[in-house]
Formats: sequence, structure tokens, C-alpha cells
Amino acid sequence: MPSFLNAITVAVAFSVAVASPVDFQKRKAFTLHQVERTQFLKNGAQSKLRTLRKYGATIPEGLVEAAAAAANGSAPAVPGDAYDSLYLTPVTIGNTTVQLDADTGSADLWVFSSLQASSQLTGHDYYKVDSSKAISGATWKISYGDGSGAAGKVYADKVVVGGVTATSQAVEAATSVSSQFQADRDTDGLLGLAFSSINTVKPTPQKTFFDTVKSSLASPLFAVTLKYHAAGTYDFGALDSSKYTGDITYVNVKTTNGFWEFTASGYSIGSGSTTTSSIDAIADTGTTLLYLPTAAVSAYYRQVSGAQDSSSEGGWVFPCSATLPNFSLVIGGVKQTVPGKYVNYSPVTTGSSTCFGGIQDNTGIGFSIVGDIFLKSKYVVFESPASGTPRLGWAQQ
Ligand SMILES: Cc1noc(C)c1CN(C)Cc1cc2n(n1)CCN(c1cc(N)ncn1)C2
Repeated sequence: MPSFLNAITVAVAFSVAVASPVDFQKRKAFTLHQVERTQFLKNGAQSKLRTLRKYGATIPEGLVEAAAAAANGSAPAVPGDAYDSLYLTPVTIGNTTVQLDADTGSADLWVFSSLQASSQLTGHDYYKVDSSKAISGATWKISYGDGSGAAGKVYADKVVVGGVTATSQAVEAATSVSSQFQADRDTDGLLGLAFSSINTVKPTPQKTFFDTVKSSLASPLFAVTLKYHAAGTYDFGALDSSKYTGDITYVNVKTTNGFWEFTASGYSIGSGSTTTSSIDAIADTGTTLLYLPTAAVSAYYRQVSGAQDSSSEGGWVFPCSATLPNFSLVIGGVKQTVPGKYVNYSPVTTGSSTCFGGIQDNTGIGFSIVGDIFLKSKYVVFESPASGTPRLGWAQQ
């Protein structure tokens, strides 16, 4: 049989059930039913938008919206406890939905898995590994600022966050996790959203979920709306003007350390004057508190009666009844204010009348960390264009 007929036979077999060569030769005419191969379906509007942008052409009305229709998405960020210690986001990996801590301060997507001792899996949803999806020879091991960590092996699988699909995403399946994670039955793993340069997979670092899907989004960004004692969102691919007021102020990001790192130019406390101070900080959704230079922290707690930097409690504490002043950072020339009540993180132990401060000293860290205490009053845009400098955008919720 001529070679081109082989192809037709295979095509016919594939689309009209298996037709043996004998059947095929008897037939005078046949129908080739087209099968829509949606998994390869590209968003035409997206392709046109990308081309027009590439060549600097005018973008016609409605094209961005059309392109956005298929690729963007939004996922919830739900407080993991009564104190907003962390926020959890449902993520579907393969055919299991797990609760991950979306973390702009790290770059590994890792999850509790069937590789762990079953005793570690009690109370968790977890990823059931399929050895046929393993990335051969790849391992990972991560440690966080609080001494917690995890390690394991790597698989390539489908990951969906808020309707945004990465068809083949590096999924880091845990073989072991630290005691902090074993004790926390709410967190099934982390969704790293820092830069892929700090992904811990060896021998070849893997892309974050955002890096995997970025080119399919209408815009190369995700926007974070964490909330005080309430569910917020992670939006991918577009801004949502219903989630913020006023303007978004953008500042450039330094990516050399792999973080969303920026510089604030000063701070103020309550209605006081602004102190000019260059503060190198990272925007970190995976860190609970706000860690700042000693001078700013001391100046803040000088305004709080009964506040003390307690070695026994591990940081600044105050009477839970204290009135806390607002705190502002100057970012991009604009004062971004956190309400004083957000600075009351939690009682040092359940029922105590002594509360642990949401503002703490950054000594020993090497930079400041703008964590959830600060972020939960803001609409924050994490933008990383295909070429050019990444930016952070800040607006009031
Ligand atoms: C419960 C609970 N309470 O507070 C936390 C946190 C938990 C979660 N639980 C104890 C486990 C845990 C430990 C960590 N996480 N989750 C999130 C990742 N960690 C980070 C991320 C980052 N960007 N920077 C520093 N550490 C440390």
C-alpha cells in the first residue's frame, strides 16, 4: 500500500472506528469525521493580541477582552485560621483538589503526596503520584525562614488555579515535611509565586505556575487581594477595578534574589510626619507579619502603652486592649497605610491578655518583609512582562 494511504488508513481508523485495510479497499466513498482537538485549541484573539503587541500595532477595541475571556482566572484566598496566619487557595493537581498556601516569597509548587508515610497524611488532601509522570532524577528540598521545610520528587501534571490551566506543570511531591507542616492539617502544600530562579528542583530548576501560564494570560500579571479575617482572591491575567479604589502606584522590582523586591522611601506612624528611610523589602504573601528595620519598629511601639520587646515571647508584645496607631510605608511616593487594628496579630497564647505584634524587627533577615499584616489592606499587582522590568502595583482596597 502506498505510504500516503497508510496515513489515510490511520486517520480513518482514528476518526471512524478501526477500519481494516480490507474494509477500506471495498469502500467506494467514505466520510472523514473531524474531531475537534480542543486540547491544542489556541485562543485566536490571544494570538492576534500577542502579534499586534509584538509589532507595536494599535490594539482594536475589544481585542484584549476577547483574549482575556479564555485564559484569565480568579481563585479564592481563605484565611487558614482566626488570625490570618496564612491564606489557603484550592488548586487542582491531576484530579485531586488540594489547599495550597500561595506564596510570593518562594518558587516551589509542592504538595503532600502518597510518597509520604501515611501517618503524615491524616487530615490532608494529597497528590497520588503516577510514576509515568515522574521527571526522572529530579528532586527538591526547601527551607523557609521559620525553620520549616519539605523535600521530595518531581512530576509533570495538569494544574488548575482559578480556572487557569497549566497542562504540564512541575509538581513537587513531598516524601517528607517538617513538624510545622505535619502539625498544620489545613495546609496541603505551597504554590510558589516568586521568580523561578529560586526554584529548588535539582538538577534543573522548574518554572512556577505563573511562569508556566504567563504567556497565555491577557496580561503577564497576577493581582492579590488578601483581606482582614475574610476571604480574598488571587486574580491571574487582568486587573479588577472593583477590588481597589484610587490609582495603582507602580514601583520597579529587583529580581536578583528571586523575590518581588522593592524599595520604600520612608514610613510614618499615626498622623505623624514621614521619616525618610530607604527600606529594601519583599512583598511576601507567605509571611504572616510585617518585618521592618529596628528604628521604624521602635518608633512604632513607642506610641503603644505597655508595649515591650519580649525575649520570652519572641518579639514585640502589648496589652490586647492597647490602641494601635496606623502605620504607613511610602511606596512610589505614595503613602500606603495599614489600619492600627491590623497590627494586633493574636494573643500570645489562647486566652492571654498579651498580644503579639504584627510589626516585628527584621534583624537577621537581611531585608524587610511586607507580609500579610500589610498586604491585607492593599490590592497588589505582581507584573512580570515577557521582556522588561517586573513591577509591583499598590492600591488601597
Ligand atoms: C498554622 C500556621 N500558623 O502560621 C503559619 C505560617 C502556619 C502554617 N504552618 C505552620 C506551616 C507553615 C510554615 C510555613 N508555611 N506554612 C508557609 C511557608 N512558610 C514561609 C513562607 C514564606 N514566604 N516565608 C516564610 N515562611 C513557612
